[in-house]
Amino acid sequence: MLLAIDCGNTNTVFSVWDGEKFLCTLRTSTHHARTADAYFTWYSTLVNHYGIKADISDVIISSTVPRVVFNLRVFSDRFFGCRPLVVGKPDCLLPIPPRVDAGTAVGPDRLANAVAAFDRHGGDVVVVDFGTATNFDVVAEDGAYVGGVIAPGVNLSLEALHQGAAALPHVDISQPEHVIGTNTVACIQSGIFWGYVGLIHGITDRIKAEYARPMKVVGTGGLAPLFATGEPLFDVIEDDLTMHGLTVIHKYNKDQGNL
Ligand SMILES: Nc1ncnc2c1ncn2[C@@H]1O[C@H](COP(=O)(O)OP(=O)(O)O)[C@@H](O)[C@H]1O
Ligand SMILES: CC(C)(COP(=O)(O)O)[C@@H](O)C(=O)NCCC(=O)O
Ligand SMILES: [K+]
Repeated sequence: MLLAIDCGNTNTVFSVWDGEKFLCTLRTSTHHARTADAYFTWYSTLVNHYGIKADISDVIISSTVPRVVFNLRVFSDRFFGCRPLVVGKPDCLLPIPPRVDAGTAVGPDRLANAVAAFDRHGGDVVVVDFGTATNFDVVAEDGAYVGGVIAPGVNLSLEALHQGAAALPHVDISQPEHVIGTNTVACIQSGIFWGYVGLIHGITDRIKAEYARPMKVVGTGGLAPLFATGEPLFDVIEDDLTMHGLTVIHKYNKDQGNL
């Protein structure tokens, strides 16, 4: 069985697979100081709670936080007796290498998104991923990640507004009824919601114009459905895109005899 780990700057998600069969997904906040034992306590409690007989033989990790990888390696070794594949490291093969400026360490989440988008849709895709950052990942005709855009994430922007302006409260994101807010909270919600709708529209339009071929827009991340209400921003929303990419990369390494 495969344990796929997607560690973002905000949340860490574990997903357990029996071959092609998805068994469960577990989510916790990302902390670089969490130890291998702490991961296992959390993991085994939840897996037992769901009544899953997880017999993990393989682990694959994508981490946008380099410091967590050490403890996740110890976790894999100590509890499953395996050396994890770490996306972005030289010993993890990719179906197609990224085509970017020399020396660029592309985020492993973006590499996984590109692989998943190509597997499901073929090339000529832009992935819009709502994480800590809102990133746009461009996937070429042959499946290579060829660049993109990194914008501040929705919650990061809300938090920055609250931190930087003494009179502005912390606000949860939602679609406001009107563009013109008549109270402070409604004004902030409008700024963030319609601001991001404009950002997504503006950036995807410019990417399409520069790329100069028809492209599919795939939305992913927890907030994608919120922004899809009302305006046709995405051709499709796929919440599990990064995880799917990890399972495809793992299978590719197995098929290549790299595991
Ligand atoms: N459905 C949702 N509603 C509100 N906030 C969400 C939702 N899904 C994710 N978020 C928030 O979006 C931010 C990024 O989430 P996540 O995709 O887990 O980021 P990362 O992969 O960078 O860790 C976090 O602050 C998280 O709490
Ligand atoms: C853009 C990101 C910060 C997104 O990370 P996330 O929001 O998922 O935690 C991450 O992919 C990253 O650190 N990238 C490195 C630079 C690059 O991809 O070009
Ligand atoms: K992510």
